[in-house]
Amino acid sequence: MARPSDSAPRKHKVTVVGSGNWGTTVAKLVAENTQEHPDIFEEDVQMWVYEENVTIPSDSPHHAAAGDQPRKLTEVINTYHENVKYLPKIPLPPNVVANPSLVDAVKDSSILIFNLPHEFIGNVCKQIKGHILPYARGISCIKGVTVTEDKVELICDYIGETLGIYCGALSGANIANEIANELWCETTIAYNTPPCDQRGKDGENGANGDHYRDSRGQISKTQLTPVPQEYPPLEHDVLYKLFNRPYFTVSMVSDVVGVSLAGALKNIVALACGFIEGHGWNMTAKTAVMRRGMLETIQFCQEFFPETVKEMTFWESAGWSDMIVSCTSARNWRYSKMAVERGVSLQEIERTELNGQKLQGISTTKEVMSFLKARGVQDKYPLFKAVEGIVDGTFEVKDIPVLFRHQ
Ligand SMILES: NC(=O)c1ccc[n+]([C@@H]2O[C@H](COP(=O)([O-])OP(=O)(O)OC[C@H]3O[C@@H](n4cnc5c(N)ncnc54)[C@H](O)[C@@H]3O)[C@@H](O)[C@H]2O)c1
Ligand SMILES: O=P(O)(O)OC[C@H](O)CO
Repeated sequence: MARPSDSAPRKHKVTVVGSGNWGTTVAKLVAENTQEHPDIFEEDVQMWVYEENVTIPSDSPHHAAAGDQPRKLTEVINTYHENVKYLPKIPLPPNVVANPSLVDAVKDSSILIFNLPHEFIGNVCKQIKGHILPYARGISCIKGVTVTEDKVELICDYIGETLGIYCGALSGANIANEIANELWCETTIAYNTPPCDQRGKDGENGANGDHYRDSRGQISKTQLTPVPQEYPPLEHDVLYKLFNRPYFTVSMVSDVVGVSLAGALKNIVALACGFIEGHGWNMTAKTAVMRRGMLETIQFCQEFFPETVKEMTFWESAGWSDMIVSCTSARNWRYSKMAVERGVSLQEIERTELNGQKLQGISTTKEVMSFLKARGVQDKYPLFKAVEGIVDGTFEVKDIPVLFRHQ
């Protein structure tokens, strides 16, 4: 029976945790949508910024007013509505509010979008634990995994378990600068609405109560607090309205494992493709590496998450499309190619060429390989193993074709 509501309807407040190249782009598109759906979302979108001092570049139209003095990045974003360091030359909607306080940025938000390099997520979760709404829900746009001892964990599961909330994943063939310039692309969002958030036909929350099935298909230890009735139901339709733009086509699915792991592991393959091209081989060699990389990706998903991964996910934007774009035009590919061409390490290139941006492939390779070694199965993943060897200087790019020889 319908439960009479004793309080006024509420709107979802949205926070983007992170403000790099992709974090700022997602804040922009989400803020456009909160303006378009004022019945569902509060208009202002909080964006947590890891504070730093920046000097406005001399070719920026804001340089004349701001001068050469270093200024806080949050002040610059809120004054000029531009992230001059991580997403220069892209005007942001004025309802993107840069906030240097992590705890204040997430306060009272029912939707938390995590979007920062994966190596920082542990520290971020530690800081916000206990400071978020108990019924907040998350979407992780982070491409990576967390590895502890011999356990590999999806970032969205790590966030969910650490904060006691449910968290889905967004991943796709998405180059931030293209989307910021409103060049069309697709993306994939994986979200399994927890039973306690599913509204029955009579408007009540679903009856299944507190727990939900995690990405391994097991009943989670996390006791969820349901999203209160006063909010619009936090299901696929609302998430679609939050992320879909005319230039950003969203496909909603339920395979959180496939979406998350394809997004993480393709960064290892992108490094391999950059090495290949830096060495002087071209597209035909890269497609061989992409094919092998996708096989190892699917094998990894099926070996460690057999209960829930769906092979169809690899035909979504988060699957093959992301593999192709990452191996032909994204940062991990571009800068690993540069490292081979210049004969310097990838870490050195990250330090000198990326102006604070991160190559997720370096840490993902190390983490995935340490997990595979702990299990003693590293030889079943020859391409991933070779990439680790190249990063460490123990394997040569010229020997990659040996991996493809049939015995
Ligand atoms: N850039 C893209 O085109 C793109 C597209 C899709 C997905 N992604 C994924 O999005 C995620 C975020 O990447 P990005 O491109 O927005 O970041 P980025 O590499 O552009 O920027 C690095 C960010 O890390 C922040 N940072 C530095 N030190 C920090 C610390 N100690 N603690 C917290 N934050 C710190 C910086 O302030 C900056 O915001 C990554 O997992 C990436 O793989 C990126
Ligand atoms: O620039 P990269 O290598 O971090 O990749 C960006 C996106 O993940 C491509 O889909």
